[in-house]
Amino acid sequence: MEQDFLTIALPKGKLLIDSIQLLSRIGIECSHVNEDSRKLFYDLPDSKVKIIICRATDIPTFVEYGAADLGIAGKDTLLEENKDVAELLDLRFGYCRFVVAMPEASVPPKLPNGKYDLSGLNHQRVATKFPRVAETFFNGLGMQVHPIKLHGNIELAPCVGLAEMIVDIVSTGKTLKQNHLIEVAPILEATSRLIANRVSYRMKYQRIRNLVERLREDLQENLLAK
Ligand SMILES: Nc1ncnc2c1ncn2[C@@H]1O[C@H](COP(=O)(O)OP(=O)(O)OP(=O)(O)O)[C@@H](O)[C@H]1O
Ligand SMILES: O=P(O)(O)OC[C@H]1O[C@H](OP(=O)(O)OP(=O)(O)O)[C@H](O)[C@@H]1O
Repeated sequence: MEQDFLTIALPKGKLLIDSIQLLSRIGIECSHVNEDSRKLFYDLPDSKVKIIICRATDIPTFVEYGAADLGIAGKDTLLEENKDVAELLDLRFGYCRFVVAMPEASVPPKLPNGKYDLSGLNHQRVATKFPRVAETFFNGLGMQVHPIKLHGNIELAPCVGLAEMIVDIVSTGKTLKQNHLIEVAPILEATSRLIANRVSYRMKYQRIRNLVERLREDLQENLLAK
């Protein structure tokens, strides 16, 4: 890590465009950063910033080890990866919800309070990209489940008998609907966060605080404009 440069890790995928737009708005002009090119790092000498492009789930690792001073990652990824990084700011974009979902044909009965009775799911298999999030949720209910880690198309698992349920992200709800799955419990809501390497945060404190303040002001202005 060069002393007077900040290295910022951006996630390719769903969070990239918002990340680029946010940084460009606060004067770190990076609108030419493009995940379709195979270029994975960009020098921005005018801003004294280097941008690196990583897989969304790898961002906390790059930041924990100091390969990047700062990074942008979903709260879901931070909870799942559980890396030792400092979470500095809620950037508010990339909103999504985590839920437990099951096939229509096997949804549990409802309790008098209107919630689904999850007790029958004890010791069942749950397909997910997020085994830690899933286990933490069920352990919090005094239950144990068997997570089966998948890397995509999670909704397929209960349809083909790989698992009784899934824990996954829902955004529009279209994927659940198309695969005849019903949400039986909400787990958490997530947005993207700015994270920092703990050593960088101490060594480059003023520079990072200045950037955080500019981001905070921009987010506030955007909120007021809505
Ligand atoms: N509908 C959605 N589906 C998935 N992620 C979403 C959605 N809406 C917002 N997000 C956020 O975007 C982040 C990145 O998602 P994306 O699909 O780009 O990468 P990924 O597929 O999770 O990562 P990887 O490519 O490493 O597996 C998620 O961690 C989450 O915080
Ligand atoms: O509620 P919806 O708007 O339908 O979005 C939810 C879907 O989006 C995500 O998948 P993604 O697109 O990341 O693909 P993946 O299955 O390969 O992870 C998530 O895992 C759901 O499958």
